[in-house]
Amino acid sequence: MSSDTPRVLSIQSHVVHGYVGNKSAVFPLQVLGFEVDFINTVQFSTHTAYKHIKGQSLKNEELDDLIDGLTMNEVDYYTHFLTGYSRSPDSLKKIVEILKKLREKNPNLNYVCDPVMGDNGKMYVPEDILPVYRDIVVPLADVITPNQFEAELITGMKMNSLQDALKIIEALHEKGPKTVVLSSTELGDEYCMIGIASTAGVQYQINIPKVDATFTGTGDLFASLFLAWWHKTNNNLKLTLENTISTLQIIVKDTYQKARDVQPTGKIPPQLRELRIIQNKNIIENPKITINAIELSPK
Ligand SMILES: Nc1ncnc2c1ncn2[C@@H]1O[C@H](COP(=O)(O)OP(=O)(O)O)[C@@H](O)[C@H]1O
Ligand SMILES: Cc1ncc(COP(=O)(O)O)c(C=O)c1O
Ligand SMILES: [Mg+2]
Ligand code: NA
Repeated sequence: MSSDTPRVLSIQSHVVHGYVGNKSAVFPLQVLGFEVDFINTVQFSTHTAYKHIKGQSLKNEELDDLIDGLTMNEVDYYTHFLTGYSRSPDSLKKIVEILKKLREKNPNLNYVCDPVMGDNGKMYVPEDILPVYRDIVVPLADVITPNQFEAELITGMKMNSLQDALKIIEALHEKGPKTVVLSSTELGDEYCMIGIASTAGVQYQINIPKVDATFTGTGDLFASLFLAWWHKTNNNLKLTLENTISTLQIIVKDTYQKARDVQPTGKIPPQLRELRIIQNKNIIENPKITINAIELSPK
């Protein structure tokens, strides 16, 4: 059942209102020409930065059922597999089972794993998820997209300099993934954060201008854009990083500016920080590269 159109299975959260998880990832992937099958691990009214969290979680048996249906109907051929936010070790282990099944169908399946665990020194999933990512999931991934904190958790190493970052990246490669992307680090200054991507012995750094707000769903958007451009550029790491970050910059800046039009000062509430993904469809399809990645000189 293979064809020219790449096919992704994305297992992530769904929110009724707003943009995280599949709501953040599916539209960009579709716009960029991917067939996207998606399973919603939760259905919440909103993401968790809002005051009230209401909704349902998919049970592991229910996830099994959905996969069984795909298998029985022979529509379980995928070129890509994408996973994000998971809330229990059991659900992560289920993802591993699914990954193994998908790889039986397509040994060349590309698995992009965003090991979502936390940010800025704080874990926002139960701590017993860490050993499952570290010892079971990450070793099976082709591409991982941790932020600094997640990369530190997985390796047990601290990142205080670019040199530390490169050592951590090396340690992550040793676990299995051929491509390691640090979606953001605090190695920059007050104006920029630094992203680093590494594959086949080559590393690129990209300086990401900071926007003065906290966004939710940007990590999910990052992973989906990276997956898409990695495929579309035939694994050109520089172009993939540039397209991914240039798109994110436009969306994040536009979201911030529109929020500031409504509320000129003070902390922006979550409903005004929802990513303007739909409004930037043309940018997603056709990003203008505004930020260049720089190759890091070999050690
Ligand atoms: N405050 C911000 N200013 C500018 N860009 C941001 C900001 N927050 C997120 N981004 C963009 O989103 C991407 C992913 O964010 P990151 O925080 O690394 O994801 P996560 O922590 O959810 O994995 C970054 O690479 C950056 O391009
Ligand atoms: C339900 C849900 N899924 C996913 C995320 C992940 O968002 P991000 O892309 O910012 O890591 C969040 C964050 O709050 C969430 O509430
Ligand atoms: Mg973050
Ligand atoms: Na990330």
